[in-house]
Amino acid sequence: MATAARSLHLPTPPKPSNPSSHRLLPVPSQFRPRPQRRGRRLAASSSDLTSFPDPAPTPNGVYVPLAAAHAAAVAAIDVDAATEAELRENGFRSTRRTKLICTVGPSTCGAAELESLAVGGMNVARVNMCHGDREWHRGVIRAVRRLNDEKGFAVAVMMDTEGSEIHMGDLGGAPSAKAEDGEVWTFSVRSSDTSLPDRIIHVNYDGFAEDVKAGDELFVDGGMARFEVIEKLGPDVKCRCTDPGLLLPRANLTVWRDGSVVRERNAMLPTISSKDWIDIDFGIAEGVDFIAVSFVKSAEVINHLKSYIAARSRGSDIGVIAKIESIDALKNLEEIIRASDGVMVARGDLGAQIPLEQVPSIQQKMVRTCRQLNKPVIVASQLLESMIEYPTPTRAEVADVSEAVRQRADALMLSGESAMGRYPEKALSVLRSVSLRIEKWWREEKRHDALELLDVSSSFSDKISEEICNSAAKMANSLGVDAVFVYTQDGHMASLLSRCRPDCPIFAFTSSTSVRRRLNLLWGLIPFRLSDSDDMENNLNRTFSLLKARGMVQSGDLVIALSDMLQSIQVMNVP
Ligand SMILES: Nc1ncnc2c1ncn2[C@@H]1O[C@H](COP(=O)(O)OP(=O)(O)OP(=O)(O)O)[C@@H](O)[C@H]1O
Ligand SMILES: CC(=O)C(=O)O
Ligand SMILES: [K+]
Ligand SMILES: [Mg+2]
Repeated sequence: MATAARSLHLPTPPKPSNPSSHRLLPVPSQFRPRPQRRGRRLAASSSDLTSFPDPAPTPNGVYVPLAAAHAAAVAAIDVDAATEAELRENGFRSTRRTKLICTVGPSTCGAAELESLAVGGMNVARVNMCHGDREWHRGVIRAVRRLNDEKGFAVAVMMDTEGSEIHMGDLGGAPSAKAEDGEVWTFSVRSSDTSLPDRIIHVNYDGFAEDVKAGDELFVDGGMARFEVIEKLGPDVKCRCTDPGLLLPRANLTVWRDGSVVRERNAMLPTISSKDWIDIDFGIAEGVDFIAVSFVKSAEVINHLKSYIAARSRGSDIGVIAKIESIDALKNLEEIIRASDGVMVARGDLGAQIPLEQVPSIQQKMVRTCRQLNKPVIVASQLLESMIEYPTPTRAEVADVSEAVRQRADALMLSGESAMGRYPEKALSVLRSVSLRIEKWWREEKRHDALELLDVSSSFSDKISEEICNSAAKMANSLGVDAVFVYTQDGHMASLLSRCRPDCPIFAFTSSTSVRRRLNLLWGLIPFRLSDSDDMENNLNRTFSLLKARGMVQSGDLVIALSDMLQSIQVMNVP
C-alpha cells in the first residue's frame, strides 16, 4: 500500500472558545410556534474531508473550556467540552450525531493522548481486559475520570470482558511473529514460564488438542493467517502454514472443518469465565459505565450479569453491552438484544465464525433491530484498519464508515487503530469528518427514513412517553426546529427520542452525571448535566439563560421541549 499518493487532510479538533457573560432572561412564553426556519451556523467551518488543516495539538497541552469567571454557570450546567466547541463551530443543526468510541491501548494510554482523543470527539473510551493487567486498566480508567473532572468532558468508560474463547498466549513478550507459507508451527497447551522456542505457540484452552483433527483449518485472528492441522502429538498440535501472516499476542484462534466452525468441547466454555468475574468486580469498583460481554451466546448470561451488578453496586447503573460475535449469538439475536442495554456488532470475531460476505447484511439487520427495540448499537472492528500503519484511510474504509453512518448506527468504534496504531488521532478525525459529511448529506437529501418503529413500552405510562417522543420527532422534522430539549431523570425518554433519529440535535438534560455519561453513547444526544427542579417553566428559563450565556442557543431558535416527569411537550422560541 503506497502512502505517497495520499493527500487527504484531516480536521482540526474543536478549539476552546470564550463564552460571553451569563445573564438571566425573562420567562419564555410557551406554545408560540413560528414559521419554519433553517439552521444557522455559528461560525464558518467546513466538514468536508478534504478541507481541514492538519490536527493541531492543544495549546500547552491544556484544554480549558471555560473561563474561571463562569464557574457559577459551570456549576449549574455541564456539557461535554468537546461537544460545546463542536456546537459552536458547526452550528446548532450540524453537530455530529454519530458517537465515537476509541479502544485505549499502548498508543493512547497517556494523559496527553487521552486528552487529544477527548478533544477530537471520543465519546466513549474502551478498555479490553484481553490485554494488559488490572493495574494498567486502573490507570487508564482513572485518567479518563480525571480528564472529565478537570477538563469538563463526559467521556464514558466501557470495559470488555476477555471471555473464554480460544486464543494464543502472548508470544513470550515479542510484539509479533511472522508465519511463512509452508512452515510447520506447534500449537500447544503446555504453558511455559519462560519464552517459548521459535514456532511454538501457547494456546489458552486445555481441550484444544482434543477438539481438533488432522485436516482441520486453524484461523488466527479471523483468518489473518491460516494453518492446516497435520498431526497431534499429546498436548501439541502440529500445523502447516497455508496463508502467511503476522501473529499478534493473544490473537483469537478458530478451527474450521468442512466449511464451518468446529464446536466441540469449546462450545461448553462459559461466556463469563472466573477471570472475567474478577474483572467485572474490578470494573464495578472502578465505576465503569458499560461492561461489554464478549462472545455472548444467550440472553441468560446478560440477565445474570445484570442481576449481579444490581446486587453488587446498589444504585449504580452500569450498562451491559452484548457483543455479537458468534453463531450462537446470531441464533438468539432478538432475545439477546432485548435483554441487554446495548449491542456491539463485533465484526472481527464474527467474520471468523461465519463467511465474511454475510457480515454486511447481518450488520444492517442488527442496526435496524436495535433501533426498533430502542437499544444503542455500535459498529466495530476494522473500520480504518489500514490507519494502524498509514496516516490516511483507503477509499474502501471511508465507504465502510459512511455505510455505518448512513445506517444510523449509534456509534462507531476504533480498535487497533487507536489502541496500538501509529495515527490514533487522525483515525478519530476521519471518523468525525466522515460522520459529519454523511449526516449532512442525508439531511440535505431529506431522507427521512420510514422505519416502522415497534412499540417498546411495557407500561401505559411508558407508552405515553413513547408516543410523545414519536410525535416530537415528527414535529421537529416538519417544523424544522433547531433542537429538541428533553428533561430526563433516567435517560429513558432521551433514548426514545434518539431512536426516532430526528433531523435536529437532541439536548438531553439530566441531574445525574452517570446518566449523562451513558447517554453519550446514543445517536444524536447532547447530554447536559443540569440540577433541574419539578417546575418546567423554571427549568426552561434556566436552561435558556445558561445556554445563551455560553453562545449555544440564540434568541429566536425554535425548540421543542419534553419532560419525562411531566410527560409534557411544548414548542417555543428561545426568548
Ligand atoms: N491494553 C492493551 N495492551 C496492549 N495491547 C493492546 C491493549 N488493548 C488493545 N491492544 C492491541 O490492540 C489490538 C486491537 O484491540 P482490540 O481491543 O480490538 O483487541 P482484539 O484482541 O482484537 O479483541 P476483540 O475481539 O475483543 O476486539 C489488540 O490485538 C492488541 O494488539
Ligand atoms: C470488537 C470485537 O470484539 C470484535 O470485533 O471481535
Ligand atoms: K475479547
Ligand atoms: Mg471479539
